[in-house]
Amino acid sequence: MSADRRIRVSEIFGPTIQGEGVLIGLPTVFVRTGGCDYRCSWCDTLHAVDSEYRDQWTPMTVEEIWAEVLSLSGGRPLTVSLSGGNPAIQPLGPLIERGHAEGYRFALETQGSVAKDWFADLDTLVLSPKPPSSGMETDWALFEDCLASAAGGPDVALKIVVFDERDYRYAREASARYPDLPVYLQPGNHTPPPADDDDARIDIDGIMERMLWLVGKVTEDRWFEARVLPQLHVLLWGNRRGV
Ligand SMILES: C[S@@+](CC[C@H](N)C(=O)[O-])C[C@H]1O[C@@H](n2cnc3c(N)ncnc32)[C@H](O)[C@@H]1O
Ligand SMILES: Nc1nc2[nH]cc(C(=O)O)c2c(=O)[nH]1
Ligand code: SF4
Ligand SMILES: [Mg+2]
Repeated sequence: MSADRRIRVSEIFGPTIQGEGVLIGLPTVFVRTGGCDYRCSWCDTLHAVDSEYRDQWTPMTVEEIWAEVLSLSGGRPLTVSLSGGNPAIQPLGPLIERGHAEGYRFALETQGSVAKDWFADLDTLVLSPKPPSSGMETDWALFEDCLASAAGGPDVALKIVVFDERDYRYAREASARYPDLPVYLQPGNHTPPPADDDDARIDIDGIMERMLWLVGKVTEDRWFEARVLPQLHVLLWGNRRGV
């Protein structure tokens, strides 16, 4: 396989439970790719984003990744979650095809800045546009391209991280643009891990406070379509990597 067909992998781990959004609680193997076109101020996965960590990312063939997924899952089909970094910048189509042939399912998490035609082959697409507190600006035309690429294929859901009032307003506006998409609100973790450290310490009380505030906002506004969920893996394991 030529080098450009290889997939840049930061880590493969599991099975664990999906900690976020529409598939929360579901046993999952994660394939985390390296590299991202965004730099969110509060990113909890900088080791898969910052090119300073590039030497920890391994270019792998589909067969190499697949052998690892098979070994972790004991050959029993489950959901593989493709995350990153931005997994949309990697050539993941052939991996999805490989796994589907053996009955595995694929979910992908992306910010919605890069569209690929293989989005249509996914089982679940989680689009996570970034609110103002991230420091990023959403290009809604590119976001629309992602939706168009997925048309007729996967279940699609919105998952929006909320730190403050402005983020909440952004989430309402984003959801109003796409009233047919289920929307998940996730309280921000304001103590994300340092990129080069596996320090799992975390301010759970602060996260719970933000979560209660968010529940209050949604119910006061009678926004009855929204679902508010914590990052379950963060509640269970703090900032630990590989869970
Ligand atoms: C690390 S990102 C990787 C996938 C893709 N780049 C994205 O942002 O959707 C996975 C999810 O974690 C969320 N996330 C990142 N940092 C977070 C933080 N500090 N608190 C809560 N959620 C966070 C992102 O918004 C995204 O929904
Ligand atoms: N258990 C678990 N659930 C997750 N959901 C999204 C994750 C991510 O970092 O993309 C993640 C993760 O790293 N672990
Ligand atoms: S888009 Fe995702 S991976 Fe990239 S910096 Fe933002 S949260 Fe991190
Ligand atoms: Mg994470």
